[in-house]
Amino acid sequence: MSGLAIETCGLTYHFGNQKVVDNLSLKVEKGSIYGFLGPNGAGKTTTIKILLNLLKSPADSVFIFGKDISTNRIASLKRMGALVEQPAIYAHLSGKENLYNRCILLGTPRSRAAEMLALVGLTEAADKKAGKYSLGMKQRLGIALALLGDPELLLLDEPTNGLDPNGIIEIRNLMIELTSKHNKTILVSSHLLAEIERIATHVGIINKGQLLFQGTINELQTLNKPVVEIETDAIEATLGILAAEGYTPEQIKTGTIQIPYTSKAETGRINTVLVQGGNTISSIHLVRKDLEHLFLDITKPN
Ligand SMILES: Nc1ncnc2c1ncn2[C@@H]1O[C@H](COP(=O)(O)OP(=O)(O)OP(=O)(O)O)[C@@H](O)[C@H]1O
Repeated sequence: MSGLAIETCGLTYHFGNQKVVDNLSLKVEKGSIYGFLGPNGAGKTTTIKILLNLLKSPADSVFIFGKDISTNRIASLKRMGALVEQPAIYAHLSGKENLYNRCILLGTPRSRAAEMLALVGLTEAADKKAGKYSLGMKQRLGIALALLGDPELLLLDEPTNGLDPNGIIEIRNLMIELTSKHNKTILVSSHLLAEIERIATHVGIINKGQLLFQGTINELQTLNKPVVEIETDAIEATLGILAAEGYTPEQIKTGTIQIPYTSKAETGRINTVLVQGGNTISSIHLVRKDLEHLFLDITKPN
């Protein structure tokens, strides 16, 4: 990876009196899958619209591949493809016809339509009316439309929202293929930490318009250390054994203790020690923090 596909400096946006994006400085490396993570209403869609120059404020400072979008609007937009909210699809036209229409608008050869249908796995459904597509197929058609002009950078706003598990896996695999085989850079927004952790190389976490964390997936995982959760009625005895084993157990609620996770083998060993100590363990399992708890950790003063 070299250079930045997106850089913003102090991005700020208001809807009336509400500050929706607050001093946001994003850095998206070329070739990365940048997971743009935040709860509903955090300001993700608004930020993506600013990146696409669909919304503007006087404080905007957006660089696409190193060029200021305000002075290089057309050239910058040509290098970007986007899927924001619902894909703009004509329901009465087939998938292929939807792509042909866009080819005419872009002045792209029609042959590109078949290529894009193949890339997103819609070749067999090419002649079916897009209105009859499943939600996942519509999202994939939306991505095919965004890819028609061969942009280097894709902005995908919650592309897996509302999809069933299969649909989610298909979109996930498509994003991985687009970066690994087709050299795209992807910024993908989501409100689901687990979803982003599976595919992203880099992550930006936003809440109430502010960037709380930005870094590589490894840096996020260092922050988001998993724990082993143990459920037992014999709390005192279990705490005693774990402390004797060198752990710093934490009782998080009645009957539930957490210790830092190290490995599967170590979790098994702890289970054996506890059971051999005469304790009934009703559950022992790995737990990862959800977004809400991660926010608490990030914002907690050191
Ligand atoms: N056109 C608008 N007019 C007024 N307020 C708006 C408008 N669009 C968004 N907002 C408000 O701006 C805030 C951020 O919205 P935004 O859609 O950017 O968040 P988001 O992180 O994308 O959330 P979601 O996942 O729910 O789409 C919300 O409080 C929302 O109500």
